[in-house]
Amino acid sequence: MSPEPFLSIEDLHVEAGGLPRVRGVSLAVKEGRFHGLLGPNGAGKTTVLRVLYRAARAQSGEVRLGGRRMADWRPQEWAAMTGALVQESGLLSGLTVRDVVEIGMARSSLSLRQSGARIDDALALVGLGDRQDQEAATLSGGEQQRAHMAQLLARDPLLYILDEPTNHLDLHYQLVLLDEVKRRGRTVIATFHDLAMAARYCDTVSVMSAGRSVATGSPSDTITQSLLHEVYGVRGSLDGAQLRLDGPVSRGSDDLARRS
Ligand SMILES: Nc1ncnc2c1ncn2[C@@H]1O[C@H](COP(=O)(O)OP(=O)(O)OP(=O)(O)O)[C@@H](O)[C@H]1O
Repeated sequence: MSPEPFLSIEDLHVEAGGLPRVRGVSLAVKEGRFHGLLGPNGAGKTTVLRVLYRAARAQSGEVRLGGRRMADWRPQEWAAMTGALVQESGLLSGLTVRDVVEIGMARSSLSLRQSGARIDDALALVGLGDRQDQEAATLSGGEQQRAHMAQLLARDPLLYILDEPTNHLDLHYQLVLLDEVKRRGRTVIATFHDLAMAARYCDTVSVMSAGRSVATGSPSDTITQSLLHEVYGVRGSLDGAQLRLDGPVSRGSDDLARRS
């Protein structure tokens, strides 16, 4: 029998701005697996992640971590087990790069020396070791993303919640950082727009469209030509981690043809 999933979401419904944004999403991620949450703009991916990092409340449904309902974990326990890389990163003004990473270690039970070593390693990994005293707000967008990633890697939570982890990153750091997350062997749920990157890193994916999960499985079984056509509105195919894009599906071309 396969072990119980480490993270499970069952029939999740979330409203935001007075409208349903997530409509009955279910998914399960086994311990140590990397799960991708895919789908076009506005599909509801970030809203699902916001529930996981407690920035949004679900109207109904169940989230479990380690088999235990989210509501049954104390918020401090939940916060200790999970770590999120979010699009709405907090204000950095007045913080150095090292402060940003250190903040993540505030509740750590490690000794000062151990946590200092973790911070050093994480800063070196993201290539900011020699800029740790710089004011974080003066970093470029990609460098800020790397500083936030260093915070997460220094903490190394049991569940990584990553919203567009490759955002702003150059190709080198996309690979360095996601290789490192993968190497850690933690459980990961991450949103991606880059389907080739999703195919490279994800063991399983869920594809969302208009608030619903419309397909789930391995990247190669899920990201099919018809899914690219129907959900993403593009003609193309995925072969391994190679995405071939032939062009957009013309929307409303019938209307245009009829009018001309
Ligand atoms: N607080 C809110 N008020 C109004 N609308 C909201 C709110 N939060 C989310 N939405 C809407 O819900 C929909 C889903 O948003 P969400 O950010 O989850 O999408 P997404 O799949 O992550 O999209 P993207 O790929 O563009 O980041 C969007 O249309 C968004 O505008």
